[in-house]
Amino acid sequence: MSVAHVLGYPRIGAKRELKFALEKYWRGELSENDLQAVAAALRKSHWQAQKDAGLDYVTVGDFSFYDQVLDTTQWLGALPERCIDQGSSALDNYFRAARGAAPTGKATTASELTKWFDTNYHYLVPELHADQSFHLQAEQLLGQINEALAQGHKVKPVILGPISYLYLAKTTDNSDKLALLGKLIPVYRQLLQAIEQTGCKWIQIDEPALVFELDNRWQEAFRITYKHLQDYQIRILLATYFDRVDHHLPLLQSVAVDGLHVDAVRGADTVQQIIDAWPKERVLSLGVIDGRNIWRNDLRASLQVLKTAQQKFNGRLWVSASSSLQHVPVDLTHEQKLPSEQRQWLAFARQKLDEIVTLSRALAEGVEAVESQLSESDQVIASRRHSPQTHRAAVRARHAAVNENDAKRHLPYNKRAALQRAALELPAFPTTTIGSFPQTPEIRALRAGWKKGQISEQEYRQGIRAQIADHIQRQEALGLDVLVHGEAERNDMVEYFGEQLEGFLFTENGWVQSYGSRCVKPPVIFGDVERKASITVDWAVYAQSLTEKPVKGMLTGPVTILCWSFNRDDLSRQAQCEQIALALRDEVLDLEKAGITIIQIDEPAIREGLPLRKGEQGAYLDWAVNAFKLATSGVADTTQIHTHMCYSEFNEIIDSIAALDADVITIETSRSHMELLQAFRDFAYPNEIGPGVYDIHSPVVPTTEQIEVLLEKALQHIPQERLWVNPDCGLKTRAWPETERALQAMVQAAKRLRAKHQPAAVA
Ligand SMILES: Nc1nc2c(c(=O)[nH]1)N[C@@H](CNc1ccc(C(=O)N[C@@H](CCC(=O)N[C@@H](CCC(=O)N[C@@H](CCC(=O)O)C(=O)O)C(=O)O)C(=O)O)cc1)CN2
Ligand code: MET
Ligand SMILES: [Zn+2]
Repeated sequence: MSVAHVLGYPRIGAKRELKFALEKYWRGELSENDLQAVAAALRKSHWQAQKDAGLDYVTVGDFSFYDQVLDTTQWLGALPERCIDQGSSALDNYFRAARGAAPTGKATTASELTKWFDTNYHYLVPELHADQSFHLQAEQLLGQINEALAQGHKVKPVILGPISYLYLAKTTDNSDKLALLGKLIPVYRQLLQAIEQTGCKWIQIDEPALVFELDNRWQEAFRITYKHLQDYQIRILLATYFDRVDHHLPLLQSVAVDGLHVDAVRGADTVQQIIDAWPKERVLSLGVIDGRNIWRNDLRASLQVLKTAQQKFNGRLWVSASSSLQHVPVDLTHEQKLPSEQRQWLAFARQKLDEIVTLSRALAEGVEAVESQLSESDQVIASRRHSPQTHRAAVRARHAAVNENDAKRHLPYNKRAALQRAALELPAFPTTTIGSFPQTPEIRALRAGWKKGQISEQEYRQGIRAQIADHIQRQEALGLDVLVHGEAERNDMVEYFGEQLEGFLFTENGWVQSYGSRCVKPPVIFGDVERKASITVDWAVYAQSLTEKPVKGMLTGPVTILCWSFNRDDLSRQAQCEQIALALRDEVLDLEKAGITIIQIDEPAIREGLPLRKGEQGAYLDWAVNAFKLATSGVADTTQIHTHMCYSEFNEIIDSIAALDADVITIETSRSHMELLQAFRDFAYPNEIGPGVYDIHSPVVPTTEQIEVLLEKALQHIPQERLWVNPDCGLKTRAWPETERALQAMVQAAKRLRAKHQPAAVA
């Protein structure tokens, strides 16, 4: 017998039921009861899917209305005080921390949103302080456990562990996070006790922070914590994921947990070492099915690994996916338009459940019991390996011929800046936006109609042109200095390029949660990447034809396209990224040729692609920076290259950001109140910067005064001739009324700054 289980299942729903219910609730169109009913129905169906597939446990606690880290903050009774409005429900307090506003209660600033490890999922950063108190408020989690038990399931609850929770938190007073451990542990103990009373035999405690090289203090904290959590009957499965953990083996062995889960995909090279070292009387859970990618598993190869482990662990070997399945789409059965050859190469969350069960059955009953599944797996693995669709000779040849001059601008920044200043004639503190404007229901309906064949391509293009004209007009009226076309033609900044480039597959329903109710459909890189025809030039040229002001060309960068797609596993990430960079290089040059003088190449994912382990980071940063430069360096020195980044901790990669040598970077800093700029100053960042002056992920509209204060703060770090004024990200998730009010405030703040700091310029 070997146990089949998952660390977590997608919660958003195969048809994004949770997204639509949440957004209705926030708009005041759905009651809390009805929202709770949608949530309960989703949980029920997800547990049933796990049971139907034949898993031995259903995982409970992976559901969330917004984010699992925020859920942890809530059951720890540690929501920021400003979010708690006595007159409003617990759920609305929670939503205020997530997004600043909720149907009841007074709006406030939301908590900071940042990347969850190296994924495109975002979590809400816990805001703690030295005299923080914690008190157990786990009614929601306990309720869900009882709900699953009542449905007849064998339940394994999951919670985020105290070490990872603290590791991912920040203290608002700069006090020592670890000093809070003593207050945190008792609450975790109370929770374990409460869960034990529900009758559960196992609890999964996630400690993904163990993939980092923790210093001695953190290691000691880990040891102490788990010493205090061992007093209960309930058994602890300590789950690590997203990378190898061999560097912490002695530490892991030193704590009295009953089981350990490791990522056997990212940590494949270290699995044998783990098998050898982990005590045989404890459980070992091997995540052999990839929780981060959509390729069908090579079941025979996985079985090989599992069998080695089985010799030692027997029934104490558990089979799982490498990480929670929340990072892959829900169900391949909803994909009807994929080419059949390629469709059979894929497995989404639901299909991965079957793969896990097949492997565990092979261990329990022998390979004969699952021979048909194994031979089907052999066949699809071979089909993908030998497909002529994946290899393009011209792409390979061009890639091989790249040389280092291809990734260099001609003149250094200061010389380019002088030329650009003369050519562009922008005012001091130039105002701009990040690219997208509200993706209104009208735009979505237009695209949906075109995709369903209800309107013609020509009608669709006409409709998008009307949107562009409207966007230009609104920007002129607002008095912005550098305009954008608004990205109405893009369903998403990565998927759109995936649809236009050769070598990509895209799905109809392959949704993955990005944050809260927001989802993405990552395209799939399956073959060599090539650009058939220009992608954005017509739209940009049309927009520029409507105004005297410069319109920024708008592209997504090679690293971001790589990071926000599912990648092939038969070619290095570096090579995939460089192929994309060469395709984009052609697009950049076509834009320039068409008269576009400012081109923005967004790289919001550059930090996210950073390997979690320090030793591997340098090599990544080198090729990532190089790919950006390969895409952007073909232009004349008078052409101004912008880039944009958001929702990550950029401090530690500031030198690589500078090495991109973009003329202007617009960057998210508003939710962290410009904390980031210190790093730009300390590093003496040489080029121009537009620190985001308001948070576009919250519906709350900033005032001119608030923006002015932030800009004054920015001026302490950035010389005024290099300071731009812009929101902190694109505006596609916002509605027009709040967008226009916010941009009005922003333009007003820029004017006040000009008057204050450059009186001559306003005369
Ligand atoms: N890939 C990616 N990652 C990213 C970002 C990003 O922009 N892209 N931004 C950062 C933050 N993340 C974000 C992720 C998603 C969204 C977002 O707005 N997503 C949209 C979906 C965008 C999309 O693909 N829209 C499609 C499909 C629209 C849709 O839902 N259509 C309806 C039908 C509409 C109708 O009939 O009227 C449906 O399918 O049900 C389109 O425009 O064509 C959403 O969840 O609502 C925003 C920010 C970091 N990571
Ligand atoms: C997540 S970064 C978004 C950049 C893109 N140009 C936009 O404005 O939406
Ligand atoms: Zn952004």
